[in-house]
This record gives sequence, C-alpha cells and structure tokens, in this order.
Amino acid sequence: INAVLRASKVCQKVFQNLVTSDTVIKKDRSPVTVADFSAQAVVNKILYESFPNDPIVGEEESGSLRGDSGKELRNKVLSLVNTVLDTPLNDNELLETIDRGSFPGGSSGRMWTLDPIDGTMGFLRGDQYCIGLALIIDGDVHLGVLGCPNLPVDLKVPEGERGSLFIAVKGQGAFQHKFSSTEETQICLADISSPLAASFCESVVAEHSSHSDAAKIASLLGITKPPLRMDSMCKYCAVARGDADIYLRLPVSMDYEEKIWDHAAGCILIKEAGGIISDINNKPLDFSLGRTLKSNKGIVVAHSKIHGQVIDAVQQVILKK
Ligand SMILES: Nc1ncnc2c1ncn2[C@@H]1O[C@H](COP(=O)(O)OS(=O)(=O)O)[C@@H](OP(=O)(O)O)[C@H]1O
Ligand SMILES: [Mg+2]
Ligand SMILES: [Mg+2]
Ligand SMILES: [Mg+2]
Repeated sequence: INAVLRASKVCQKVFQNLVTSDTVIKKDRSPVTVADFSAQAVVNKILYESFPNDPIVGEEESGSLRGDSGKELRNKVLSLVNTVLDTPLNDNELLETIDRGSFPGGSSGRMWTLDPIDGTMGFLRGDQYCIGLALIIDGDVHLGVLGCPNLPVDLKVPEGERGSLFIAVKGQGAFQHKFSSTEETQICLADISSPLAASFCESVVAEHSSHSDAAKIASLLGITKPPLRMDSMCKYCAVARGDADIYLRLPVSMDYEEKIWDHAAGCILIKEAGGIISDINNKPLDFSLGRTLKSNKGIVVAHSKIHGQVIDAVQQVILKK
C-alpha cells in the first residue's frame, strides 16, 4: 500500500509539473515516460526493502535511461524518485532498481507484478490511470493493490474528492479507501439478476478493445445504457464497487497477448468482490505462463448471476466473425 501510494504521488507530481495542454495537442508522450519509470523505481525500491528475495515482473526496463542519450531523462526521473523515497538512490541504483522488474514470470514461487502506470493515454489526458501491483504465488494471485489517483471516491459525486485505493487479499474480501484516509470500506459488485438492467464498461481506446463487437453484444443482451468508457485498470475498480456491471475487453487482433501486469491486481479485486472473471472462451486467466496471458483471449467480467449469459452473447458475436 505504501509503495502504491508513493508511486501515485510521483505520478501526480509529474502531471502537475510536466503535462500541459500542449502535451495532449502535440501527442507528446515524454511526461508519461518520466512517470512510468519513476513509479516503477519507487515501487520496486520499496518492495526490495521488505522482500529482497522476491522477483518482480514489471512493465518497464531501463534501456532508454542509460548512457549519454538517456542522461536528461535519467536525471528527471532520479530527482523525482528521490522526492518520495526515504533513502535516496544514485544513478546506478536507479537503473538497477527499475530493472529488478525484468523477471520472466512462471508457475512456481512468489513474484510481484507491476504496472507503474496503466492507462498511459488516460494519464496524459488527465483522465483515469492506475498503479497496479499484485503478488502471485505459484501462478495464483494472492494480493492486489490498485492506486487510482483521479478516480472519484464516489462516482456518483464526480466533482467530489479524487484518489481511490483498492486492496484485495485472497479469501479476505475487497476493500476501498480514499488516498486521504486509511479507513477501509468493503466493496462488492452490484447485485444484478438480469443483463437487461446492466451497464458495461470498456476501454476508451478502440484499438485495445473492440467497441463495435461490444455494441453488438450489448444489443444481444438487451442492454440499453450507454457504455462507461474508462482508461486503465480503474475499469476493474469501477465494476468491483458497483459503478458498472460488466467489463468487456474484446480482442481487436488475434495475435495480441495480454500482459499479466494489466490484469493480475484487477483479477483478484473482482473475485474478492464477488464477481467472475474469465476470458472470452470462459477460461480462467492463467498467470503462470510468463509475462503474458498466452493461453487467454480477451476478458469478460460480470456478476456470477449473469456471467454465463454474457459469455453466450460474446461467443455468438465473436464466432460469427
Ligand atoms: N492491442 C492491444 N489490445 C489490448 N490491450 C493492449 C493493446 N495494446 C496495448 N494494450 C494494453 O492496454 C493497456 C491499457 O488498457 P486500457 O484498457 O487502459 O486501454 S485504454 O487506456 O482505455 O485505451 C496498456 O497498458 P499501459 O501501457 O500500461 O497503458 C497496454 O498494455
Ligand atoms: Mg498497462
Ligand atoms: Mg503501463
Ligand atoms: Mg505500456
């Protein structure tokens, strides 16, 4: 929790200091690159202090921070990281710390998986993004922590306080608290018995999840509410606390392999909040095969009372293609 909250703080600093209206207009990705590396360094460092022997499967690697060509970026990242760490890092320690995330994954032992910023596009727009961290033991997710700096504490009060943290521990339930307090509330999916009344949640970017297939599935299920489009693993958080009922991630290309850091923390959050998570073929997500979910295609999340019906509709639409 400490690691995710400190990384969230770094990301917020980057947004305040480096993202301007020009950034979005010029499609300049440099601020999110700074935030990505900084957040991965902060989480990896804090994990290392408590669990020096645990390997980490992290999204980023330090290549572009090395050498003369990486000096400017490296200096930016280093000074940011050192504003939130208790013991400062030097140049080499920074690179080493980021690259502690290079573990290939697999089916045995303990490992963490980290997405330092999920929803890079959302971050740049000032919309939703998430710092997602999960602990996997023997291929099974045991803990998930998701920091959502821009997610309203209560979606019904969109102008209210932002900054929501989600925690799920295997067998112990799913919880939310505000960044500003440690008081936890247990969360669960909205109780729903028919897909007719459901609302669904999908990616903002259609390249990550087919909007047209989702619209066909919604129409087959008789869903009339417009989809809630949101970047990042915040979608898992939204469904886990009942803001929406169904999360669909429908493959756009058949050769894309989903990354474990994009789903591990969300997967346990959904299960602990009483939902079912599978791929489009109703197979459980398999986190034991390395850095990607190579045996899965897409994601379907829903309450247990309607997950089967959603899968039937998904299959009809996908098989027809
Ligand atoms: N082709 C394709 N299909 C599916 N997923 C892909 C694809 N390409 C990229 N990615 C991954 O999508 C992650 C962001 O997913 P989101 O659901 O947040 O998408 S979006 O922000 O709403 O567009 C994004 O994570 P981040 O890079 O951490 O932002 C990618 O890992
Ligand atoms: Mg991601
Ligand atoms: Mg990322
Ligand atoms: Mg990425």
